[in-house]
Amino acid sequence: MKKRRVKMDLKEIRKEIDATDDEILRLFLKRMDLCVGVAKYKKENNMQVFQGKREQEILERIKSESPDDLAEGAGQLFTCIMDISKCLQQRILSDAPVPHFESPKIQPVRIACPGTKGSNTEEASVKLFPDSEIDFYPDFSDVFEAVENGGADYGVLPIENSTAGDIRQTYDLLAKYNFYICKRTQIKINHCLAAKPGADIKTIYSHEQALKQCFGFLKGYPARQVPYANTALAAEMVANSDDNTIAAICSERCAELYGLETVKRDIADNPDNTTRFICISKRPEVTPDADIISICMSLPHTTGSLYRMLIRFALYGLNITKIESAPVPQAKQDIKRETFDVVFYLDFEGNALDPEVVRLMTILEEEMKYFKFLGNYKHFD
Ligand SMILES: C=C(O[C@@H]1C=C(C(=O)O)C=C[C@H]1O)C(=O)O
Repeated sequence: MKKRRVKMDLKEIRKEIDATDDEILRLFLKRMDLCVGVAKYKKENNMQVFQGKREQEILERIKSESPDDLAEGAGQLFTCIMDISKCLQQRILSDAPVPHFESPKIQPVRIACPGTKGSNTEEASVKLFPDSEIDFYPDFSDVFEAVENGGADYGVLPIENSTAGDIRQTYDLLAKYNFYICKRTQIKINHCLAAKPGADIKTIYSHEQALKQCFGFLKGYPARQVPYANTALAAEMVANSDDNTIAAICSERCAELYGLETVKRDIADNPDNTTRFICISKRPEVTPDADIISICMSLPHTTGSLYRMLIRFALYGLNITKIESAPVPQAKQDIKRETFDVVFYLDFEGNALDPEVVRLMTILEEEMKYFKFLGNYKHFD
């Protein structure tokens, strides 16, 4: 008998919840209608959608009028309502001019590549630009310099590895030079330990990423590890040296190229060890079939700022495929270190010529202290 009464009570309460929801929905729609009016005013008066001061006032009032245990929740609810409202307003305001991007240069082009012949980046460059001329440069920053001063049309560099994560130097240089990503590919990296025949290995040279990717193997190997600029340069150095105690970690193709012997093959911890490579250009180049967008931004150190940024993507129906945070590179002087010490790197699916994407990026640009479009490109398998 008692059980039945509780059931009835719940039914009653839920009925009232439904009626309340109907009312909330009616008021929500009414509020959005009012926001459409605000958007029309802003369009006529050339105002931007985001008005931080007004939002702050609304949130303070809402929180002060809520009981303590619900103040934060009420604040979040109204933050979300205002985000939806801005998304709606942006659609009304933007005739936002769809940005103009340059078209890709006609092949054959000159490619700048770090390291030397036999590197993994060379392999990626050939995959991205089959008929082009490849010039090698000692360092990642030399590749950027070559593109900057017109010595090369594009540069190719590693950006991300499935074992070791992001290659920070590439991201930092992208920011420093204000360059863009215009193509991407990936290749499976098969590391091997390579040395001259009969070597008594005491020291192993390789790029620090390669050393990281072979951590498990190296832990059990009694040799000193020395970071080197590039895997292929390390192999070349070992091949040209008279020292019989040194070895390199590089690809088997590279070992063969420099006449080294494969002491041990497949030494990467992850058998599917894969590295992604990007093509960088001075100007953004976007083709209609480009479907990955990379951006970076910094968020204020306030509760919920990451959540607020992410909800924008959901509201615009855009799928985030990667999010990473990293310390602010020294090179970005436009970020105040005291307040903004972390940058978020995001990839999402979309084309920068799509008006919805333009709207999302406009609102992020308005609201974030720092925002940069890093490129819109296609991945080549
Ligand atoms: C509605 C406006 O536009 C934006 C959305 C707000 C809201 O939904 O209340 C508040 C401030 C603006 O960021 C406005 O400017 O009043």
